[in-house]
Amino acid sequence: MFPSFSLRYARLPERLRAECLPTPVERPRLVAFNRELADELGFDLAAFEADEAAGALAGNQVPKGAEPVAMAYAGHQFGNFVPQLGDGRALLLGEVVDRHGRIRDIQLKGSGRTPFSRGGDGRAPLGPVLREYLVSEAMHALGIPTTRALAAVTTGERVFRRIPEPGAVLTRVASSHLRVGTFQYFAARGDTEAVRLLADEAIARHYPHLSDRADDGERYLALLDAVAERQTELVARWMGVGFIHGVMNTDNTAISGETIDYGPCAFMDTFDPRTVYSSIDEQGRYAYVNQPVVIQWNLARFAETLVPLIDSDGERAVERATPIIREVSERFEARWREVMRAKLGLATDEDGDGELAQALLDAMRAGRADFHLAFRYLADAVEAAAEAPRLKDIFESRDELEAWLPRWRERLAREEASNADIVARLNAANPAVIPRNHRVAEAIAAAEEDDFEPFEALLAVITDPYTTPDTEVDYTRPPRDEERVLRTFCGT
Ligand SMILES: Nc1ncnc2c1ncn2[C@@H]1O[C@H](COP(=O)(O)OP(=O)(O)OP(=O)(O)O)[C@@H](O)[C@H]1O
Ligand SMILES: [Mg+2]
Repeated sequence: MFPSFSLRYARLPERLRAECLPTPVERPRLVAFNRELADELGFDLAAFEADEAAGALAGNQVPKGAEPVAMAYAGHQFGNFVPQLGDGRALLLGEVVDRHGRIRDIQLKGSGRTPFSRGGDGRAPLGPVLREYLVSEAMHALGIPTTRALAAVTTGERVFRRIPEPGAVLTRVASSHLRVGTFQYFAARGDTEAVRLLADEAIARHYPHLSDRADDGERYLALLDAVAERQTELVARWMGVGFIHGVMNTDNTAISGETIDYGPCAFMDTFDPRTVYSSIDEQGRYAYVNQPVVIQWNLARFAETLVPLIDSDGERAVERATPIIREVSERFEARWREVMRAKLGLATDEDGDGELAQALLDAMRAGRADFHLAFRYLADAVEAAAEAPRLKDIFESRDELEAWLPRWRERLAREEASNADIVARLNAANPAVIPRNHRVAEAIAAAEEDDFEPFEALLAVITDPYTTPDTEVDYTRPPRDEERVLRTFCGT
């Protein structure tokens, strides 16, 4: 059933990883399987058999040709350096070449202890597995780079967190699992040769256009620049959909520029830039508004690992890398303005657009408006005479919105586009439905009682995010006060 594995990472020197077999589980049952993705990866779906797939995706049988490894990595967690993390509950089965010729990692998450497990049990509860499944697939449907979810299997075993919970294994697909933390692990040990191997692997897999730069220093500097570009764009796009990652540690920052590790993440409901969901982030380090600064900080940590590759003279290397890190804030601003222009229905570029977008966000904050509905319902207010009651109703106080609308319409007038075109642009840029935290929590609660119907129904609507769902359940509405999920438990 599985496509053939290429074992690139498993063939790298032993110190980059640990060979390790998954720990079998009692009663594997396939509860979600992404057929479309499986097909893209080259799975033989004609030979698909649910029980066999459940066994393989729970780790009870290692698929033919796979050589599972746990990857070594370190990381800054909430600003503190931890020299040894590594896949403590994940195993890379190997890489496959998909139908488009792209190399993709296939990894089990929650498949048992590894040499990097430290005190952990190597397992994952069903709730976090389903949250990662839903949110990563929604992210993909929104067109934002992300790891994907291929399958979820329940294990028939309990895992113990605050309370006993049903266990599960997620099969995750990534264009690679290289993280800033992977580089940090070897840099911290003074192992420049390993950092070079990783940098070469990152270039080969994610930035092949850089491989023909003859000068080593230039090439690794260009790698830093390319990662900075993708990560900056990624964060700008998160901001555009109101996404809060929740644990932007350097070990959760992917070199590919994909979103990775959906722990206590969520899409914001009421707009407040200080929003944070993680139960352990008491200082709000990873709040919505801090994400651009955090990514700059994480990229600076990445740059530090590359110093010996950039120039044998350390000071000169730092001098060469510093402008790239400094530029992250400007780059972010430029990407953010692009994202926001699209959300406002603007195809042309004017100097005041960033400020116009910020003024709407300020109005949303003052009016305690729902982030998603505020943008989605802008389409009602394009016409000068429009009453737009749906839009206005979601603002608790409207003065700032009322002042903003004429400014926006004036700007729209300079677009030289028909109102119908503007409305079409707005509806293509502002999703009708995202996986709201209370719906995710509801789907998880039902699944824990063995009812996967809410999970499936939610998955169906969030993977078609720009279409207003025609369902009995209203997936677009914000949570009622009693449904609001204020914090997501971070002890996955
Ligand atoms: N239950 C567990 N058993 C063993 N190790 C764990 C467990 N939970 C987390 N870890 C390890 O703790 C570190 C930080 O965890 P974090 O929550 O960022 O990652 P994760 O969600 O497990 O995985 P990923 O980043 O691959 O999505 C990682 O090295 C991770 O492997
Ligand atoms: Mg992680």
